[in-house]
Amino acid sequence: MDLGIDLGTANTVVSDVHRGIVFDEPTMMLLRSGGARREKVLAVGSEAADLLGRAPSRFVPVRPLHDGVVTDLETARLYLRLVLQRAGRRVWSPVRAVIGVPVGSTALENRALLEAAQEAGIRPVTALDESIAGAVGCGIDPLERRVHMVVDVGGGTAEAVAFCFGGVLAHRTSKLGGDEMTLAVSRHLREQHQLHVGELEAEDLKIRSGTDLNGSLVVQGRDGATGRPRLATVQAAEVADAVRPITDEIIRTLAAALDDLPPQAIADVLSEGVLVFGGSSLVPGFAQELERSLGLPVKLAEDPLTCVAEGAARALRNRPLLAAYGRS
Ligand SMILES: Nc1ncnc2c1ncn2[C@@H]1O[C@H](COP(=O)(O)OP(=O)(O)OP(=O)(O)O)[C@@H](O)[C@H]1O
Repeated sequence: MDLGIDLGTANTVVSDVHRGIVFDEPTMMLLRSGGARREKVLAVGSEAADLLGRAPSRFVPVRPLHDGVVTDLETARLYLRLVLQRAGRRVWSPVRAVIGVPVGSTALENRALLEAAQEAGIRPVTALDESIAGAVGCGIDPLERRVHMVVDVGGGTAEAVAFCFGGVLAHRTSKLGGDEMTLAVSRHLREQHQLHVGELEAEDLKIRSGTDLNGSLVVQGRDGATGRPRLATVQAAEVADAVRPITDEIIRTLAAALDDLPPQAIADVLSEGVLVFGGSSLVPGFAQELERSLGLPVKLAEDPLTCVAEGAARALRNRPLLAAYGRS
């Protein structure tokens, strides 16, 4: 199997060179505390996310990545093995892959990810900046003699990267992403509506609020005073206001990448536009605010949630690209 893997903080997407997207689910496992390692896994991906907040307390939800990087080798290895199985890997069949990594990740963090992947049976495996992979997935050639700039806003991190002719010219990373936006929505409900909601409800409300900005939405949670289940009606505009400080902060951090670019590079980006992807780029008004702040045209990727995995799969067949940008 030849795979492109976007192992994100929030979602894992796997693209097979021949079959297209073969796995696209939350980056999550549900483990049973104690017991042998194999018996420990109760669910992975969407099944684990569905059980979040429902499973008995001896089942522990585990997110294998934090801020886009591996923090525990054993968990990452176990998770990758399960993902490969779900992606249709037959026992002992060889797997080659390119895996996306944040541009701001350290050599040690990349080493951890590559080791976990090798121990999960992926050989050879190459790490590639998610921004470069996403650009390739959107049809950009990062080896061109033109400067391109992309912005990737995910669950755990956001980054802006400018690159040209095989090298990165400038980048900025924000440790804020969709997860903090979801937390801001929970906080707003608790403080303004005295309603406690789970992570999934808060995320669902955040996403639903984007479909009708003038509408009102019903959300279910626990009353802050009595602890009893209760419904509340929330205006979409309130949700947008709760999320805005996070998006403003992300944009402020990422816009600083422009300070490192020479004038000719800015001219290239001005004519091409800044490409934006990642799930949190779908927050209503994000692209417009980014455009205003950068003073450059911004275009949203056609497949903002899957272009990194698709680009990573394409990169697998592009030796010059991996030689220039790959991190083995
Ligand atoms: N329509 C939407 N509106 C707002 N947010 C959205 C929407 N769809 C997805 N998201 C958010 O996008 C985030 C996930 O995006 P993505 O899958 O690109 O991140 P990731 O690659 O897992 O994370 P990272 O790149 O930080 O490691 C989640 O926080 C999710 O709530």
